[in-house]
Amino acid sequence: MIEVKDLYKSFDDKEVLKGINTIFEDGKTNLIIGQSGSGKTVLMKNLVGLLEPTSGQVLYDGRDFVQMSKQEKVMMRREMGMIFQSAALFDSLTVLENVMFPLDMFSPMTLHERTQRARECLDRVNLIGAEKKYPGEISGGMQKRVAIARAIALNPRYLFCDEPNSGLDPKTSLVIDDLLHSITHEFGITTIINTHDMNSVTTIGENILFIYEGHKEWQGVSADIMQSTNKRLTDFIFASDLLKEMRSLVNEHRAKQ
Ligand SMILES: Nc1ncnc2c1ncn2[C@@H]1O[C@H](COP(=O)(O)OP(=O)(O)OP(=O)(O)O)[C@@H](O)[C@H]1O
Repeated sequence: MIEVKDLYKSFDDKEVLKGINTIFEDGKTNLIIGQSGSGKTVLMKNLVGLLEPTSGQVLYDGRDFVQMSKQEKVMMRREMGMIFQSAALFDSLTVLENVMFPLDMFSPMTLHERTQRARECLDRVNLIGAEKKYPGEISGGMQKRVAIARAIALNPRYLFCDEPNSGLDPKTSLVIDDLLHSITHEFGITTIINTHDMNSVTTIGENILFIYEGHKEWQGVSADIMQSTNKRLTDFIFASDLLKEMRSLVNEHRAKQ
C-alpha cells in the first residue's frame, strides 16, 4: 500500500500540491484524474522520487520513501515499473532489445534467461513476432504495449503510468486499459495511472483520486461517480452535454428499477 500523508509541493513561491492525503490500494488500478495543471504529474513524480516533497510523506508499506537511504531508494525503484506519456522507447534498439534493457541493467540472469523473460513479456502483450522491429516501424498502440512489456520485465510490485492513452485512438486506448487492468490483477501489481481518459475512469477505475487545484477533492470507485453530487467532480467528468444527458438517463433508469 502506498500512503500519502499531508503532501505539499511548491516550486519557488508556487504551491502546486496543497496537503494531499490518500491511499493507493494494493493490487488495484488506482487512477489520478483532474484538469490539466491540477498537479497529477507532480504527485506521481513525488511518488516515484523524481521530485522531493516540500513537506509531507510518501509511505510504502509504512516506510517513508523520502527518508530512505540512497541504497534503499535504489532497491525501491527496482520494484517500480514506469510507463511515460510518450512510450519513451529507445529508437535504435529493436523491440526485443528494448524489453531486455532493464533486465540487462539490473538482472543477474544469463543472456538466454533474459531473452526468454523478454519474450514472455512480449507474449503477454501479444507482440510475439514483432521482436526484430524497431519502434519507428510499429504503431503507437504497439509502442505502448512494448513499454508495458518493458515495465513488467523485472516483476515490479508497483506500476506507474503517466497518461498511457495519450495519442491513441479510442479503440486502441481500450486495448491498453484492458491490458493494464488485467496485468494488475494477474500479477498482483499496485498500479497508479494518471489519466484524462473518461473511458478509463468508467471501465478500470477501482480507486479514483480526483485532484482539484492541488488538493484532493474526491476519492471513490467508478460506480460512485454517477451518483456523486460533488459539483467540481461532475463538471469535470461530465464536461460535454452528451455525457450529462447519459448520466441523467442512467440515473433515471436506476430510479425506476
Ligand atoms: N518543475 C517545475 N517547476 C515549476 N512549476 C512546475 C514544475 N513542474 C510542474 N509545475 C507546475 O505545476 C503545475 C501542475 O503541473 P502538472 O504537470 O502536475 O499538471 P497535470 O495535472 O499533470 O497536467 P496535465 O494533465 O496537463 O499533464 C503546473 O502549473 C505546472 O506548470
